[in-house]
Amino acid sequence: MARRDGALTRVTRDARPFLRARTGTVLRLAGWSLLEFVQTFLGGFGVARALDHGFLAGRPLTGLLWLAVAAVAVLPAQLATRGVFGRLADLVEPLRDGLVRRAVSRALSGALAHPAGTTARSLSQVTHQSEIARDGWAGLVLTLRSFVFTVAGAVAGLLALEPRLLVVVLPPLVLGAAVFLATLLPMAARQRDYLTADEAYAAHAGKAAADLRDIAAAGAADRTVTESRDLAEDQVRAARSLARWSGVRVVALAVCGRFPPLLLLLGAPWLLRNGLTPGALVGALTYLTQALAPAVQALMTMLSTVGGRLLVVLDRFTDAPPPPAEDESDSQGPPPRDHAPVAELRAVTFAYGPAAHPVLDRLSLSVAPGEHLAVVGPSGSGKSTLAAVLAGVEAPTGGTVLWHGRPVRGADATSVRVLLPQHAYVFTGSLRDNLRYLRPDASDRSIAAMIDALGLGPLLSRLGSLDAALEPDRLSQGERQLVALGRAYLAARPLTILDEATSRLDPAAETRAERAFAALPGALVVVAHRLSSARRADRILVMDGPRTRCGTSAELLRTSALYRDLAGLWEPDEEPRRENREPEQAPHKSGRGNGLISTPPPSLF
Ligand SMILES: Nc1ncnc2c1ncn2[C@@H]1O[C@H](COP(=O)(O)OP(=O)(O)OP(=O)(O)O)[C@@H](O)[C@H]1O
Repeated sequence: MARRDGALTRVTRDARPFLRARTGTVLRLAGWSLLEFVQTFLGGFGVARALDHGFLAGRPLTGLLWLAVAAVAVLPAQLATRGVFGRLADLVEPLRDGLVRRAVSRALSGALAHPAGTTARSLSQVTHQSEIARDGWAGLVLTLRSFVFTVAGAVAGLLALEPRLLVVVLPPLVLGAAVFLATLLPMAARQRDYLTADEAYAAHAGKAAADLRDIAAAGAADRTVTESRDLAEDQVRAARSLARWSGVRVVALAVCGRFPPLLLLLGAPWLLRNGLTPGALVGALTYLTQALAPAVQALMTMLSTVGGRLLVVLDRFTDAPPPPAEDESDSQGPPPRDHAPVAELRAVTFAYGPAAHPVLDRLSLSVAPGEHLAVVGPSGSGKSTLAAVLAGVEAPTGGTVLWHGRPVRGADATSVRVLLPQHAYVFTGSLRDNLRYLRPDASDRSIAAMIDALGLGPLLSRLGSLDAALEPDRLSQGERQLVALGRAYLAARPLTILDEATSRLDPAAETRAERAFAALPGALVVVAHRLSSARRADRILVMDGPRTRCGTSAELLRTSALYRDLAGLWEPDEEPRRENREPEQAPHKSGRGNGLISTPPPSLF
């Protein structure tokens, strides 16, 4: 709902300066529309006078004259139509031009950041959506203007005939209009939900059709069918909800358009007894049936069809720049601009105070896109510090940290990396809210894929559903870590840093989670606390002060005494691969550590 309110707020915020700059045009439109006011006023007033002062008073000529006045008033109103359309162009075409300009400039800047993601949407905005906006806006202006001046003419006529008429007429009119206005935001939200569900289903169906062979080969038919069914059900739910609100709107329409004449007829005896003339009664009925009801009907029909669409389309123009296509955004996050490393440290030094011994000392390191790097080392060797510096949380005291080849900027942080510490942050709310914390637009489909990939199924079953309330105190540490991992997985930034973020998972769960992250296109840096975790990485960084080394497990067994020690400490639990060992440099056995390890196996590093 907040998002829908946001849509209306954004659209009205952008509309205000647009209209302010065209005050003259709006006033000219209003000037022409005054003729419509006059027509409406004379329509009912002429009929009332024709009866009271003419036919019922035995003066048929006077009656005919008043009827002629009411009829002739139609002519200037027709003239007004011409003038209105002339001014309308001044109000409508600039909107279209502005939207096209906005779509084009967004497409150009978007093409730099998301070369594949913006084309289809931009094209649709420049052509189809801007036309919808223009037609919708023109319809809205025409109908709204006509409604305002017709209602004003009718109300002025009723007042002129007999002010007490308003006591009967106004309540249903106001009530119906209020109910109708109350449906505006929910209807726009439901309309948007429906569009989104429709797009999601269409995208899934298209992808499934293209991948039929792969689906069959991988035995994923059942899963694909389930996904399709879920998406179709989403769509049905959205359509039902939209239909329910449409029902409310029909009731509002009936109250607004049909009740006033009905109440007038019911109240006629009382009004006539209290001095209302027969002519005024017929005049009032003329206003209600010939002017008010059609105007209300036209406005409501217009708002319920074009209005909702207009709001949705305009919101897409005023919305934040488009995300990449769903598959891409759900799995990749913002792609790097070039082939530069995702993150790079150049001779980075870091100390926690001016007089403190540096934790990082002229350390250089680069993390390539898609790379999986493990960081190991004894307690206190600076692994978490490195993670924080790499993530831009801590600024180096010397050297440079680069993201995508550019110096780190705080503004880029959320789009470039996600850093998960050992202590997982879980808040009271639904499981869905917790999981979507870093990516509020994550679809249920991508959440389901994440649950499958990371093994959150048992937790989901225990909680019952994604919407189940999640109480942090009732989760085990491992479950909290799984939720945080799920969140990071959905965020899928170009760089994911797990700082012992799987420490409370059992080895199998940890393996599954790390493999899932490694399969994402982004780079993965894991501060490892198990050797198995380190050995899954493409490269391992061994934090060892000035002797810090980086390489594959096999290389490090040759070049890093510390790594050999660390590997040896694990041996009872996790035998290093034979091919990685040099016979003459066999690792130490358990219990023969060099004193650097603060925590004995199996807690490991
Ligand atoms: N906020 C801080 N203020 C001062 N010193 C700190 C701070 N955080 C860490 N240190 C010190 O910096 C050094 C490196 O700490 P860091 O937490 O990065 O090591 P680590 O390898 O991650 O350790 P562990 O494996 O125990 O988490 C340690 O000597 C630690 O005491």
